[in-house]
Amino acid sequence: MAIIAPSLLAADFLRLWDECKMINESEAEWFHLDVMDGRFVPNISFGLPVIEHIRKTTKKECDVHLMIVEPEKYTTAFKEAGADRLTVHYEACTHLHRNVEMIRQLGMKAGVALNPHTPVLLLKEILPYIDQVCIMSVNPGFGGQQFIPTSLKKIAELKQMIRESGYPVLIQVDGGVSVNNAAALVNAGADVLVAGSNVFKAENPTAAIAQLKKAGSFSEV
Ligand SMILES: O=C(CO)[C@@H](O)[C@H](O)COP(=O)(O)O
Repeated sequence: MAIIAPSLLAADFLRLWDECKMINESEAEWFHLDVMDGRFVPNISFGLPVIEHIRKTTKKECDVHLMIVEPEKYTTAFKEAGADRLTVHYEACTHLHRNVEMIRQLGMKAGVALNPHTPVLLLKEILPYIDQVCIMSVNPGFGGQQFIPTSLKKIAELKQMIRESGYPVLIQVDGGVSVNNAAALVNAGADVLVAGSNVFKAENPTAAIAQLKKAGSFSEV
């Protein structure tokens, strides 16, 4: 059964307290928090103070996805703000091993995200040192984009690599996730479904989360 992680990027920021309360009372397991710097991606979202406040509303895990250059400069600050899981981009890290080690040493789970063009094979040597991989199924930077269909093959390839490695690494899929593709994603090997627009723009976000949870529970694997 997949873990559901609603992405707050699509939330109504004027009603952030209510949006957090909705997630807290829903079937979602994690909060997914997208940090964008206007350099690694062509958009700016929110940062440390917002995460610090969200942390205070919840006991659920805060899964922070850094779409920023030089993420190593902020690892300690995100730990202090309350991140439980911290994901950096493969494409943003020259010294990826050092970065993920630092994340784990601070007591967080370490994740690596891959842009749509980055092959999963590049993660082979880092799998022993990480807890999750985020397969970006849209180009990072914006919510509400169309799912890139070739992501399914990437997820299946990565699942195979992870099985062969023997390390317990979760696969997260992020971008264009909906009730229509959730089952296919889980069958391909996804463990965590991140969804923004299809949760927060729904008429009933709590029901949208429940539908994702249900759709993501029909696994053939
Ligand atoms: O990281 C990102 C975008 O860069 C995602 O987390 C989006 O926020 C997902 O949004 P939807 O595609 O579900 O609207």
